[in-house]
Amino acid sequence: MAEYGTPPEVDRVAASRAAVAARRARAAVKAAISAGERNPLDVLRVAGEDPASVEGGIRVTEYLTSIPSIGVTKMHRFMEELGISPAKRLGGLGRHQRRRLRGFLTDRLAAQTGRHNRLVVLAGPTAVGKGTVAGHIRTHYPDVLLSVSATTRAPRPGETEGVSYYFVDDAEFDRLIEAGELLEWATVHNAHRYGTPRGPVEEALDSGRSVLLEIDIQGARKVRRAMPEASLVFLLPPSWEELVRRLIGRATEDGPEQQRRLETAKVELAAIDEFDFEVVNTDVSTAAQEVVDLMQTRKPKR
Ligand SMILES: Nc1ncnc2c1ncn2[C@@H]1O[C@H](COP(=O)(O)OP(=O)(O)OP(=O)(O)O)[C@@H](O)[C@H]1O
Ligand SMILES: Nc1nc2c(ncn2[C@@H]2O[C@H](COP(=O)(O)O)[C@@H](O)[C@H]2O)c(=O)[nH]1
Repeated sequence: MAEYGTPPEVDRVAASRAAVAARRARAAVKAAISAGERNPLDVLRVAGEDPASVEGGIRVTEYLTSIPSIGVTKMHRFMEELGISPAKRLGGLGRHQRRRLRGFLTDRLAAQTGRHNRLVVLAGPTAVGKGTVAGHIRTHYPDVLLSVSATTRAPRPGETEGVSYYFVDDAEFDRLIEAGELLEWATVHNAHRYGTPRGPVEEALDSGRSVLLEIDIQGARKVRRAMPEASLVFLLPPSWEELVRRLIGRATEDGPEQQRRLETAKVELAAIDEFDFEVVNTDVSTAAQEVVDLMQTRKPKR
């Protein structure tokens, strides 16, 4: 029996219909961005997750000009500043290009709307109360994503996997580093490794949610390099004596470890000038409120 394949002209018609449908779908997304019905950061997130999606097929040039207040001249300037070729589609952006574009738009949109949903890093010396303040924010401000870190240290009594930390062994931590799955990582107090999983942070920021990282000072510096749009908040104790009281009162470290942490704390306190904001943790709920308020505050130019 003869084989009957689809005639080439039928293939061509189907392909051209599909191309028309894809063009219309892309035009609809662009129109929704211009009308303010779709958040441009959300479109960028979808394109990153699925480069073959309608969003992924939109050219970066068209994407930018569909954002109100970005005309053709500005668009060309931004493309040059961001180092993105005009031929690129959203789905074809590399990780660094997407991150630069997202950071740029986050700041621009925040400046226009007055809303500064952003990445806030909370750091400060040992026992100042970072974990306590961050825990208060998790409970009382559910709109803010509190990033859950991975660590090689063992769980303490009362700590829960996936809530306090992701407790992993050295081999798994090495794998996370190799796979580029950590936004930053550091060996803290010369003991264990801690790192911020990149995926949940980027997803939350792309969908317009504010994110809080409670990490050490080395990590804060690394976040500043990776995401310059982040605000760095330094949590201070009311006094050195109170810091020592909190560390000893917590009773989670033995004497030598307490001593080691206090030595590190002196070095860490000297890093305060590298931070955008300072919050004194005298009262937990007041300090938490101040940190959340900073998510809506334009950070000072450095
Ligand atoms: N405002 C506050 N007033 C009094 N005690 C506080 C206050 N904030 C935190 N504490 C207490 O201080 C101790 C240290 O707090 P916490 O463990 O949150 O510090 P940390 O900065 O996360 O420490 P580390 O970096 O070592 O993990 C805890 O016992 C906590 O209950
Ligand atoms: N650089 C990072 N530091 C982190 C991260 N998660 C927590 N930390 C810091 O580690 C110390 C010790 O924490 P503990 O729970 O063992 O007392 C503390 O200063 C945290 O801020 C992270 O992902 N990256």
